Amino acid sequence: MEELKRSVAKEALKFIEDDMIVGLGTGSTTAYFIEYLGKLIMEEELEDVYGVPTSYQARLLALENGVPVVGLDEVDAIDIAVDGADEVDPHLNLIKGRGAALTMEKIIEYRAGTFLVLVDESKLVERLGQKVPVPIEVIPAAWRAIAEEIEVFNATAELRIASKKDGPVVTDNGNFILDARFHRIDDPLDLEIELNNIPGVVENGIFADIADIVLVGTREGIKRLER
Ligand SMILES: O=C[C@H](O)[C@H](O)[C@H](O)COP(=O)(O)O
Repeated sequence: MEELKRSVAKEALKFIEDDMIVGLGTGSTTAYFIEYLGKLIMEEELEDVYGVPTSYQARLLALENGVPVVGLDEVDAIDIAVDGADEVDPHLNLIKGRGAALTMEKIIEYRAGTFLVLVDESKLVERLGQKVPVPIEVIPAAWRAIAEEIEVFNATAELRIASKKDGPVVTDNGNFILDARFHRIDDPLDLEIELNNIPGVVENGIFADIADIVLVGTREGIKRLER
C-alpha cells in the first residue's frame, strides 16, 4: 500500500507548474506528495510555488521539506489542491476526515481551480459509508445533542477518542469529532447539506461534487478517474 501511495504522489507532481499556489492536503498519501514537491522546489526544478496547508500536519511537513507556505487569507486563488481520501465512490464523491482535518480541507479544496485526489485502490467503494464512518466536526458543547439528533438519519455517532491524549480528539480548530455510521447513504450531496444544517455542526466529511480528478494507485499501475 505504501508503494501505491508513493506512486500516486509522484504522479501528482506532473500537475504542478511554476508560479502555482497549491493546497496541501493532510494524511499519509499527501505526506509523500509534500515530500516530493519539496524536493523539486529545493532542486529548483519548480519556481515560485507556494503551499496553502490544510492542517498543522501539512504545515509542519511543508516547512520540513522546503515548501514555502502561505495562509488562505494571503492568496487570491488556489490553482490546485492535492489531497487523499478515505473513500471514493463511482461519481467521485468522497469521505474524508480520518485525520480530523476535514474542515480546512474542504474550505481549501472547494476553492481550488482543480482538486486532485490521491488514493490507493483500497479506497474505492460502490457506495459511500461502506467501509468508514462519516466524520463530523462539532462545537464541543454540542457533541451529545448532535450525536442524538443524527439518529434521525438512521445513523449512530460516536465521539472520537484520542490515542495519545486522554479524552476526545480536539481538531486544529479546537472542536470535537463525531464518527457517524449511516445505515445507507443514497444521496451524498443531500446528506452533506443536511448534516451541515444542524446547529453546532462545523463541517462534515462528505465531499460531494468537489473532486475533479482522482488518481488511483493499483497493482496494475495508476488509473485516472475524472468527472
Ligand atoms: O483528515 C484527514 C484527511 O481527510 C485525509 O486526507 C484522509 O483521511 C486520507 O488520508 P490517508 O492518505 O492517510 O489515507
